[in-house]
Amino acid sequence: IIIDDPADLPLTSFDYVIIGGGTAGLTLANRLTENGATNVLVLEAGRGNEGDLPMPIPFMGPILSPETQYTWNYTVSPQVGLNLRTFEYPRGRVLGGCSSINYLIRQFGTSEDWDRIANLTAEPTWSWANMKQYVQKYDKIVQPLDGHSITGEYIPALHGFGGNVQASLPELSFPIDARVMATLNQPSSEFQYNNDTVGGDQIVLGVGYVQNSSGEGTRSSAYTGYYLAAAARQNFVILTSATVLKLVQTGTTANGLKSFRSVQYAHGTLTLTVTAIREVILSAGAINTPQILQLSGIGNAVDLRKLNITVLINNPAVGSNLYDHTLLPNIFVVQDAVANQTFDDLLRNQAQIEDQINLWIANRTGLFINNIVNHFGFSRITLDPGEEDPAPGPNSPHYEMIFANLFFEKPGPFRPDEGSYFTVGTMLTSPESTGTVKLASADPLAPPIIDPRYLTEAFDIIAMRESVKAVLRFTAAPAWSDWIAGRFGAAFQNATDDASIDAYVRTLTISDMNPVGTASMSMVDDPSGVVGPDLLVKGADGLRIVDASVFPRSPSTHSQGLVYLLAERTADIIKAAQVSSQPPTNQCNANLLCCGNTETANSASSLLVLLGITVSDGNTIVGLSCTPINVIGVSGNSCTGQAVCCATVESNGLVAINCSPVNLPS
Ligand SMILES: Cc1cc2nc3c(=O)[nH]c(=O)nc-3n(C[C@H](O)[C@H](O)[C@H](O)COP(=O)(O)OP(=O)(O)OC[C@H]3O[C@@H](n4cnc5c(N)ncnc54)[C@H](O)[C@@H]3O)c2cc1C
Repeated sequence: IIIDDPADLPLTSFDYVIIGGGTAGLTLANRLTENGATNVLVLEAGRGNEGDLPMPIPFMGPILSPETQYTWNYTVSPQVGLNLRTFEYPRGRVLGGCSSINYLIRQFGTSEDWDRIANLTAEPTWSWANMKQYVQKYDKIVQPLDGHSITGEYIPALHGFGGNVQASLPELSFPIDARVMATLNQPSSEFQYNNDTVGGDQIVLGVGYVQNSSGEGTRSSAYTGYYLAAAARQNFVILTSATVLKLVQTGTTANGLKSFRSVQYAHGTLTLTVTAIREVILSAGAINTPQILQLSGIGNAVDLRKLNITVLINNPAVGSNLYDHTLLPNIFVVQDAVANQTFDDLLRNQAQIEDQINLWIANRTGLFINNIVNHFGFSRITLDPGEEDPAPGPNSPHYEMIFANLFFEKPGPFRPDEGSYFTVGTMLTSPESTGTVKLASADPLAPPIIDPRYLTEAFDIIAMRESVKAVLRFTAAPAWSDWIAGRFGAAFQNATDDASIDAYVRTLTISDMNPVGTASMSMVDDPSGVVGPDLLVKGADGLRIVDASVFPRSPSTHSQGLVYLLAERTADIIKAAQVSSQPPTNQCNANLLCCGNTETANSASSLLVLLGITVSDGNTIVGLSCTPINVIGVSGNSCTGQAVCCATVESNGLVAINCSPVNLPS
């Protein structure tokens, strides 16, 4: 159920509180609420998206950002590798998160991407051999609306057909499709056709058909695939317009871990707190997750102290290790004779846009059932002998090319007032440069400082340079001779040798919006990194991170598919932990109970977390509850231990924890 008023929340504490109703958050919430006795609350800063028309229309993906009602409206700090330019940095702020506003391309990562995670964390279950089972839970290939045969456009054995998120090959063909294929088919072409670019067991190198997270002409997101599919579950609760301000420490375990089972959030003018019985799970994405950690006193002590934030866990890895893909739009002017075959004129004409929207609404026909691209490809540069490879292995790409039948310079509707264009975007998919996400101030509502430090490593500028040369070779094929009139813009026109290509790259490169790594996974005892292989936060108790921020390196493909697979796998990790952690036996009375605990409160006004509360409906133990309580004084009580609380088991089987003022024996 989706609630927009905290007063309507059915409980005051939930088994799991998930921060962020995005790609990972909703996937996880769906899986955890498969058990009707598990209550999950998702706190989402953005709004619900039902009925918001542009969002489900695949062709309109690029106008859902950068600065719209669905985004966080961030910018990157001046980039030293990009002539000190700054630019918009879209992140989804709506149910479904980025999966509701992204450009739909979906891949699983290469097998080498996953195997590298397994190696870096010394945890074999992150390897592709284990992860590929989750494709069946996530992926659901559907036939294109134009009814064309997709035989040869993909390999069925690599996919799922019964999972939660729909995926489709192009719904219709574009005027440039035949030219792309002709380029691949010309004798001795260096560019080879790849009949499936999804990754995993299949090498992604080569050029193939884009696969989209859409089906029957409609976007498929974490919201449609994982929330709507489970919307009837009363134990799956989402509170929208709830911006998490920080995590609150609720105690310290016997072995010195700091417990964080309370979350402070803003809703309108209210500041409220909610409690997790089992875990708080951060799924706020690669920018907001490290922001929330730092606001909560978990981060680099030196940085936090400068902002007068009390340091609870000193971990300089929080907010560091930011990897992102870069995007360079290589734009060509199209010849007059074929100018009407690009989409630029249509997209300048509001009446024609509305006609297309109406076709989409009426019966899912017209151009807008499709993504803006149909083909893309992946390639590698030649490394010097002994040079370290930033890609995870020899079958993973360094850069990507993507072919768009229109003008695309940056997210949004922007295009020149006249002319027709063909854009080949090139992306660095194995970046070596890393940057940071840091707090600008202690104000939780202030945007963080996002500094990806794009192209600050030599490999990255070389790979981008080579990607431009590859585009020039690709478009020099005969298939483009009656299509391309020339290059658009002085910077591209002047890019004739290595130095001028580098200058062009630094002048126009922006983000491809795949940030990862800012709360990265590492081995259990490795002090670097933020979470262990089980995604629990190091030094903390009751706090897990499940989103793009935990990837220790940049995936070498588009990122959303990896986030879904990560969340599916983590749901299994959490479920296994539930089974292995048996609630302690306790002398509880029917319907009303009290509890013992292992914590001590230091002062009469401190927060105390009760560990080991057992909630019972008589003889059956139905849950282990931990809840923060306010210690206000001392008086007698019939419970043993240092603190007590009361809980009721309601007739519907849900557990409500009512923390009345608690009394400590002196
Ligand atoms: C414009 C754009 C285009 C993209 N195109 C593609 C593409 O074509 N293919 C691809 O594979 N990937 C693409 N990506 C990237 C991909 O979508 C993301 O990597 C992935 O969806 C991230 O998932 P996540 O769960 O980590 O975060 P998100 O999906 O961003 O979820 C985070 C959620 O947390 C919420 N949140 C954040 N802070 C708070 C807070 N303080 N309180 C409460 N809630 C909070 C957010 O509002 C959001 O809903 C694109 C991204 C963007 C922005």
